Amino acid sequence: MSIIAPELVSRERVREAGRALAAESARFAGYGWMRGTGGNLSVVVERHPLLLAVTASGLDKSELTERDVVLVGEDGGSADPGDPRPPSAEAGLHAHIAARTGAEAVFHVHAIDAVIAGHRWPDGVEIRDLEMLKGIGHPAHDAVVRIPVIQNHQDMAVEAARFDEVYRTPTDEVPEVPALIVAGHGMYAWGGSISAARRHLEVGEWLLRYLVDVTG
Ligand SMILES: CSC[C@@H](O)[C@@H](O)C(=O)COP(=O)(O)O
Ligand SMILES: [Zn+2]
Repeated sequence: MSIIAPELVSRERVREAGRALAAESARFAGYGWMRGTGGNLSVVVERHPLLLAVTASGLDKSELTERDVVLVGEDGGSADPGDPRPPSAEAGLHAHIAARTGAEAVFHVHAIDAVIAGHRWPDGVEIRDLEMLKGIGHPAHDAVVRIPVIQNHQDMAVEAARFDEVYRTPTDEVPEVPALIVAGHGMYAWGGSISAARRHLEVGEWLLRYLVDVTG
């Protein structure tokens, strides 16, 4: 379990995060990306120490309310002793991605195209010459963008280590790829705000859907 630190963030801040994530969740569920309780969303509410509001585990993601988030620390464990609900089983990877990339929001969905793409290209999905690449911060032409694929694991510490093996820190020349496929499972996308994470998720899924369809 994480260090207990609910006094570092107000209840209203957590409630506000819950409201925002419930709205995003309803949107993605409407796309069919969060069926059968699949998927989870988080937003950073404090950076030092790292605290995230993450969706509670096992809920139908199409009908979340502002109360359906749990405060977690950098290891993904609950940071609020007053809240008996378990955080998302995948909160540990959310926290790791937020810490490693500096993202303010991390979104995970079970979009079927991501699963098919991970199966078809287990060494990473290469994309080029598409206007929509600009939506994840890359030029439309003259570059190959690779969305990395890691193997699925139930232990988030293992998945975090696998993330570190494939994540490339952005440079002045090469922008970040703000998305990840977990084979046989789904995808993650993140960004510097909720709207950026949403854009990266929606554009990333569009790119994967295009590739899956055009090569199918
Ligand atoms: C069909 S739900 C599968 C879960 O194990 C998991 O992958 C998931 O995305 C949702 O888990 P949760 O703990 O509700 O956040
Ligand atoms: Zn999942």
